[in-house]
Amino acid sequence: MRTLEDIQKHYGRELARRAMELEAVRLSPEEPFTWASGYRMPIYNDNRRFLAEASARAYICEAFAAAVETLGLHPRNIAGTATAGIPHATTLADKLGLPLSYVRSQGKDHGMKQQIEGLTRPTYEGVEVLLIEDLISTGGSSVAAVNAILAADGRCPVCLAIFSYGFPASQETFSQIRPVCTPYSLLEYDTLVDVAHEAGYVSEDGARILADWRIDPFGWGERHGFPKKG
Ligand SMILES: O=P(O)(O)OC[C@H]1O[C@H](OP(=O)(O)OP(=O)(O)O)[C@H](O)[C@@H]1O
Ligand SMILES: O=C(O)c1cc(=O)[nH]c(=O)[nH]1
Repeated sequence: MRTLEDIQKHYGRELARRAMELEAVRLSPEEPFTWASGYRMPIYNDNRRFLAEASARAYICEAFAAAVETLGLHPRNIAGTATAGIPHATTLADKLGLPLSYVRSQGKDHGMKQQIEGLTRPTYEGVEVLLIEDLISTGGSSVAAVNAILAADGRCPVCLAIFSYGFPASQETFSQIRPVCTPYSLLEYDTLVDVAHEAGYVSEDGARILADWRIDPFGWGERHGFPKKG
């Protein structure tokens, strides 16, 4: 496949269909979910459900490998974000025959106090690292992981995710990283919602909630009496 758009068209829609089958996408406007960023949101995409099916894991691995080829990447280490990026980083590292590492949200406060696990030397020693994330919403978790990789002397030009909400806020967060790290995802929110509509997965009420939420996702909770936590 020649472009990332080709990959998203080929793999993204199928991943969205599988997410519906696995009931990975939930709406709960009455009792909103709390996201990693603390925002209360009416939607949650639980990509961890993909882990339940060997064929879904293999499909995601194939899609990531296709993205690596299309983007012309030559990573020497595959890093997963803890926790949900780790299984997919593992299958990809196995497929590519590369070392695997993973990045905790912060260093341990005991043991060897590591934030990055899986290195046999103190740093990445300047090699190209490909970061694998399961989901990007604000981008805060991925960017923290990229910064940890950079601090450990890794180069990290790309972060690949299964799913992204495509918020401008995440682009903004990523744009602050130097050297540049570009996020790409196999599936984006608009495709997920298109497929959900086609499959009759979203009720009329659900569609209204999603449309209202999409106008101002980070103000939605406050407007409905659910302020940000933390
Ligand atoms: O883009 P962000 O706003 O940072 O949100 C996305 C992050 O949130 C989820 O992780 P979570 O913190 O729930 O932990 P987990 O990976 O252990 O499930 C998800 O797996 C991403 O890492
Ligand atoms: O931002 C998050 O924490 C988040 C959102 C979402 O839809 N799914 C998820 O696993 N995390």
